Amino acid sequence: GDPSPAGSAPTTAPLTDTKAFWGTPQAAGGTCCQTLGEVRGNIDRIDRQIVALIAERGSYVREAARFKANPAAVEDKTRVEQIITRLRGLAVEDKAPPDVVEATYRALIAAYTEEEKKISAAGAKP
Ligand SMILES: C=C(O[C@@H]1C=C(C(=O)O)C=C[C@H]1O)C(=O)O
Repeated sequence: GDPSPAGSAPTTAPLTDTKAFWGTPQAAGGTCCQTLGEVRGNIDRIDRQIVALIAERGSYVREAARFKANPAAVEDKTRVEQIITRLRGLAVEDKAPPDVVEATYRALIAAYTEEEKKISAAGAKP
């Protein structure tokens, strides 16, 4: 019968199995990738690592709360600017876009700092 009736999956190859339209592999030292599926598998692998690292970083931010006298002492703008300056330099070294790294970290740090303030409020009892 009709291999692709209306409302069913197409019989054309999924996007993930298609070959590149142009160019040669540029990732992993020129060894990847041959398919969009391979590209996405690697992105998913890296994202898993990033989430684990965000979680681990958070564990230390929460730890920092124990060294602050009260919630008002949690935010340290000087330290934040030091972090951003260092990370922009690392981004240049690694050929990552510095503005993306900065925006990502400003969002992360803002959220972490709010969490740390809550932990400080709960933990710093007289
Ligand atoms: C973790 C700390 O507390 C806050 C959170 C920071 C962060 O997420 O890196 C940096 C400075 C502070 O605003 C710290 O003081 O080191």
